[in-house]
Amino acid sequence: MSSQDYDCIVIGAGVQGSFTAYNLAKNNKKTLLLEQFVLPHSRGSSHGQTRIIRKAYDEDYYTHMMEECYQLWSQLEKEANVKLYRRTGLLVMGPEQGDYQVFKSTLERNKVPIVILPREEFSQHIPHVNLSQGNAALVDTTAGVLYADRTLKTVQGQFQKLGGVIKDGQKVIDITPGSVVTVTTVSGVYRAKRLVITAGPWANTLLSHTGLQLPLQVIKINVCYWREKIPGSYNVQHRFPCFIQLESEEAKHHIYGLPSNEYPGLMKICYHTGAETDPDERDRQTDRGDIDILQRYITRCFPGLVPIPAVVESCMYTVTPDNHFVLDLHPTHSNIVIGAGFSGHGFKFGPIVGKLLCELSQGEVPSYDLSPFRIRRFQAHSKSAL
Ligand SMILES: Cc1cc2nc3c(=O)[nH]c(=O)nc-3n(C[C@H](O)[C@H](O)[C@H](O)COP(=O)(O)OP(=O)(O)OC[C@H]3O[C@@H](n4cnc5c(N)ncnc54)[C@H](O)[C@@H]3O)c2cc1C
Ligand SMILES: O=C(O)[C@@H]1CCCCN1
Repeated sequence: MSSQDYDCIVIGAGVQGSFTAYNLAKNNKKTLLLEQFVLPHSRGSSHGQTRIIRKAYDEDYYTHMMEECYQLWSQLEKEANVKLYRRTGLLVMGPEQGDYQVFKSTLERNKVPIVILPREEFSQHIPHVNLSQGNAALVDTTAGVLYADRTLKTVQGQFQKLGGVIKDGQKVIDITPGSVVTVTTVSGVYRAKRLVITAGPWANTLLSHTGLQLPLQVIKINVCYWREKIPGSYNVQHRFPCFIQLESEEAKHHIYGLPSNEYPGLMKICYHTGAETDPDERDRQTDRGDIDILQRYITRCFPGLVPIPAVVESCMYTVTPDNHFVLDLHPTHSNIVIGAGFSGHGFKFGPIVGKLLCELSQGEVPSYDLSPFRIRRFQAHSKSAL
């Protein structure tokens, strides 16, 4: 084995690649984590200060995975002596008869502690918010905020402490599959027995070197922050929760928000979709249709916010047709593992995705049933659509 050889190479140091590399190093695998940009960076999907963590989901399998995932987040906090999670609760609001009932049943079935907020008591619990006509509301009390940038710094730091190697500013430009995979970057050539591709919005660019393309759509999200009219009204210190407003007539996708925290006096509220973009041309995508929807919603439901965004940042989603992740082996090269298509909700799963991709790369039986995340679901889908 030459010094350039590794047990495993992971391409992409976003949240998923960083947790995967960390798990591999914990399992004593000689691991190289390659990143195209100089770290830390804000050009992918994992940057920014905060993300929501919650057990409130439509599907039982996500709620199940979150049970263990909360423990893994807490283990990492202890191991690195750093605070990554702050409990705030998650307010779920939605038309009484729609998806809201599915969320509620999943939470109840899985015995997640929730509080139902009857309309007449709503404003007493959640001041400064108007519950839309015909909407119901509950709080997933286990939910909260994850500190995103701090997470990446922590996981990458722990990986290095375990002997892992990070090479940033090294864009991968070629992959040659084989029993030993060769990975060529702008400044080096590396070999490994196994490869994990966690390249976020660039997944298909990298997969093209392996003869595979996935049905992924890259979407630019305008990350909007809105100013409090009275400072503190929606502040994390005043126990204001995260929220999700489920689809309604007015907005065909979720609207979600996090209490003011990172920028004093500004609350983050975004629309759960945006316009398609080339990940390398993100800044040329200037569609603001989502901001119009948010302005109307904020005027009506968050009267304590100025309905003009004070700060607009950007981030990208990589979306699959069914919004479920891709966690699988490459269909023709079994020593290549793929983690992709996190569809705008993957951050909270970082610790468990890292564990699963590590298991897959080592040929172990994964800890969870991965059938919802298999690549072959897309083939079945396109066949049945014919
Ligand atoms: C606005 C916004 C809000 C979100 N809110 C939430 C939330 O509240 N809760 C939640 O759980 N999730 C949330 N998400 C989703 C979550 O952030 C993503 O699912 C997650 O960050 C995806 O991580 P990733 O590692 O797959 O991708 P990325 O973070 O994009 O990482 C991929 C990495 O691969 C690198 N790379 C690509 N190509 C190459 C190459 N050729 N050579 C070397 N390196 C390469 C990239 O530079 C990048 O660093 C949100 C996402 C956005 C954008
Ligand atoms: O993953 C999450 O929890 C959030 C919720 C709403 C949509 C964006 N992502």
